[in-house]
Amino acid sequence: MSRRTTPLQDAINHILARRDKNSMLEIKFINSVKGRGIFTLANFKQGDFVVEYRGELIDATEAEHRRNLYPSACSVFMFDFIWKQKTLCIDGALEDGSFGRLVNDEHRTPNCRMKLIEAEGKPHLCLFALKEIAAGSEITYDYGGKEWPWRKKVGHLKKNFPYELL
Ligand SMILES: C[S@@+](CC[C@H](N)C(=O)[O-])C[C@H]1O[C@@H](n2cnc3c(N)ncnc32)[C@H](O)[C@@H]1O
Repeated sequence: MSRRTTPLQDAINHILARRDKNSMLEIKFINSVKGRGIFTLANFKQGDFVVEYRGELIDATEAEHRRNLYPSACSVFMFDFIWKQKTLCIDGALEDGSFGRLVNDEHRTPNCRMKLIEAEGKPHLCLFALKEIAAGSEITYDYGGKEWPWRKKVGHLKKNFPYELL
């Protein structure tokens, strides 16, 4: 990003070019629970545009139809939002090599925030840095209020007791 380019303009430039920040981000496999995630290869400043959640823009009826067809591993890539009083959805289920669809959830200490941006008359979902993000960090954002299964605590082991009391 040149010094005169604002984060919003930077986002719009990447939206229009359908390009990710390939020299600043990479995909890494984390573990079998979380799967893959997106990690930084360079530092981001607070407010910087980081990545777009790319996919197919569809309306609520089509989203409902696809949710009934897709296995749950695919429907988790469908991002609903309201734009101009209409519920719309970005369907990111297609493995298209883009980075935004692989960003994981973190509701306590996310380092990015999702914002809706208009480009060429259409809405786009873009992540912006909430704080400075150092190279080597995982990019995260808060997926929202839904009861996501991975947020539930699965029981605690008491310190010094390497077993669970039943
Ligand atoms: C939009 S995808 C993100 C990319 C995904 N990690 C992958 O490898 O395809 C959302 C899925 O990632 C996983 N996920 C996201 N955030 C997570 C978290 N904080 N802890 C565990 N799994 C997470 C869940 O399996 C969720 O259904």
